Amino acid sequence: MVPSLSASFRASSSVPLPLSARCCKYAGQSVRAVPIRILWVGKKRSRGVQLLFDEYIEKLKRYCNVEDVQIRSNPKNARDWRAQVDDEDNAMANLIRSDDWVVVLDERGQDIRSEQMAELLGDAGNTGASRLSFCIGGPYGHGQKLQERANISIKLSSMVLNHQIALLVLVEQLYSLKPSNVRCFETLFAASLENLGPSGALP
Ligand SMILES: C[S@@+](CC[C@H](N)C(=O)[O-])C[C@H]1O[C@@H](n2cnc3c(N)ncnc32)[C@H](O)[C@@H]1O
Repeated sequence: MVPSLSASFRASSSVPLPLSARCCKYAGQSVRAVPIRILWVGKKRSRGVQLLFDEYIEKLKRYCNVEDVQIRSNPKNARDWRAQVDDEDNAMANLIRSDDWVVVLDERGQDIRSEQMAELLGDAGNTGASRLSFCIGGPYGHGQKLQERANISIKLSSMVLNHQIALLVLVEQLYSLKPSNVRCFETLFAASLENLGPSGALP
């Protein structure tokens, strides 16, 4: 089992930080880019979503290995939604190894900034995890097994997103952070940080 996250990582806040505080702890350091898997519960993706997803994955693959794992929604055609959640939960949990670093995406999860997402990528590489598995649930969300197994649960927004949109937001963030290159976080984000006011808020 991989260890849990550092205390500093847990101290997430939605209050904008001053520019000086907006940095990633791996700035200037090399980090090991662990292979990324995206576990996604759903049926067929819309053509537009698949096109955009493929575009990001192609670019992301220059920086790390990425695997797209689709889990069929309601695999046993359960009539009751709780049974559906359990079936999807079991299917996803069966694909997780003990040395995976598991990131569950959930609108009730921790509110993290991009800097912390970069740190998450670096932490996973430094804790001996062999893979980084991002898990996106089905129409009724994640079941108990996944929630208990998660190394961290993060939100992408305070609003509930359609799972296809959550998938796109995730791959866009991963590509922006370029996992093998998180040490360059400040450079990557320099342009967007320059657009922020001194308090870190948009002018
Ligand atoms: C339609 S949502 C499921 C919502 C469901 N009501 C629940 O209780 O989780 C499908 C999946 O998309 C992902 N998702 C949706 N909104 C999200 C958000 N704001 N942040 C992170 N993940 C989100 C989650 O993985 C979720 O399980």
